[in-house]
Amino acid sequence: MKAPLTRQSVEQHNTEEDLWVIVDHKVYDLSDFVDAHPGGEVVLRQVAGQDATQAFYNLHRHEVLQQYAKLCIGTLENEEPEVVDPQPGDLSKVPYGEPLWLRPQFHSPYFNDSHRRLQKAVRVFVDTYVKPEAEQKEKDGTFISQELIDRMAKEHLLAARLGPGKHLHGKKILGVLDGEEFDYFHDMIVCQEFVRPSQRGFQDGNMAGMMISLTALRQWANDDELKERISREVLSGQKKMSLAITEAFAGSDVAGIRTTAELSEDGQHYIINGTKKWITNGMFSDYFVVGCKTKKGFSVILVPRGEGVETKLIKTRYSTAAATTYIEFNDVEVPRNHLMGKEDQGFVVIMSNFNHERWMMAAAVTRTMRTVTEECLKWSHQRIVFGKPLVSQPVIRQQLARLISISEATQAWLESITHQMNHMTYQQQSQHLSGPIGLLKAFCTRSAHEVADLSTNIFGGRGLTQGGMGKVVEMFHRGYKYDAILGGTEEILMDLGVRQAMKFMPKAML
Ligand code: HEM
Repeated sequence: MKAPLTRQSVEQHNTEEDLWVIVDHKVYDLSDFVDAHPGGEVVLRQVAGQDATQAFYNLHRHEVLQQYAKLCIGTLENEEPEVVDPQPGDLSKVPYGEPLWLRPQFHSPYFNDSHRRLQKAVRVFVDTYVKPEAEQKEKDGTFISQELIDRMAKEHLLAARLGPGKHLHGKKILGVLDGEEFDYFHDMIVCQEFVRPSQRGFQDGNMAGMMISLTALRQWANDDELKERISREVLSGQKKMSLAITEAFAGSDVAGIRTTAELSEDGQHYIINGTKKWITNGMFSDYFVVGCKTKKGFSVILVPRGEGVETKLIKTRYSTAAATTYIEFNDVEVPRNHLMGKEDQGFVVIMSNFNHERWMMAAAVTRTMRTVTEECLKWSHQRIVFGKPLVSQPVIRQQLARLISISEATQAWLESITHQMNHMTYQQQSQHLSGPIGLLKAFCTRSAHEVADLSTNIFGGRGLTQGGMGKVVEMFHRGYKYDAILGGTEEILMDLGVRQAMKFMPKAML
């Protein structure tokens, strides 16, 4: 029988070949690990045979211990580990680490049992399958695996990510929710859970292109057979799809695009010529929903990958896992039934998509700001500076207060708008919500600017380091501008919000 582990017995293991330490009442045999320790050998020798809990948490994320669990040789006799060891699906125990509706002490008028069931199931799925792949792909820059796509398709998560609608009918999402029940709060939950791994490039690489292009096709395709076939192929994960509107010549100014679609002489085909830039998922897409200039205006056409379509990877600030693409269309022939909506009236096709896309982006960045806030709370609680936890400095508490307030305020506004979406027809949403959603997204990303700034100051050098303690903060600082630019820039959206309000101003002078 092995002798029990005690603090006295651990003390003996402090020689060149034999090095044990205690972290959170558990004993780690680091004898063979010292040479491989990323922080070096010296620091470990300094704490050989001792309780290194405080030193460890001052420098490492808890997940390091999970990764190196095999170094643990047991728990000290008559002692219990105190540190929370999060498991897949767990809710955060950090105050403000979860939105209010998920905190056991609080109440919300918006969420019922079906929302809680789905949240739990999606979190287990994301923690188990999405997070490990997201971390790997963000680093190596390769694209999402077919294995993960197949898994999401099987659980109807690809379909769920388009939002509520007929495409979900008859499907049981993750085995816990009938597609008919799926509302915009379920939609918000899926969106917010999927961004929790905080890997911004992979987040977009994970089918963001499909989310904004298949919705448009489903609403505007003129040919039902085409619509159903492509929906089947994409939602089963066999084919991939993206939205191709922006060009080097035109970003927010959609009217400036130069890609042309001309009818062939026999009137049976469109011939497409031009380029597209910043197309998310373009590298691995089989279909592109393309904005083109036609005779008297702007039209939207579905273009399959084929002869004359060429894609090149663009390197941007985040990982190439997003598959951001430059596309060239060179005399690409597409059957006429691939036109979406009416010819020359493509603006309405593009605009109709924007509300949902912008609302999703607001939901995503709101959730990520909360994760950053949680990281700052954890760090300032465990980091010792000038002999005291960082949080004992009043200036840090001021910064934390600001971060918490932003997380709570943006989530509350998001939920209030989501409630409107659940109770408005599509027409009412277009009329009354495009302004508020534009303002919400712009407010979230302006707030993100502040969150990136404050959190980096709290983390210091670690907030500038990829990997290690500050990795979430560093990634957020690198990635938050994507939310500010994609789907409509802050300036355009704030302007839209005020212009829409002006439409409803009473005529009388006030
Ligand atoms: C079970 C024991 C330990 C394991 C498995 C471990 C593992 C690691 C790993 C993976 C890193 C890379 C950075 C990161 O991912 O956070 C690291 C960095 C580091 N470790 Fe450890 N470590 C252990 C104990 C300790 C102890 C007890 C000390 C100090 C007394 C220490 C000091 C450091 C330092 C100074 C760094 C560099 C941190 C930085 O660059 O910010 N480690 N360690």
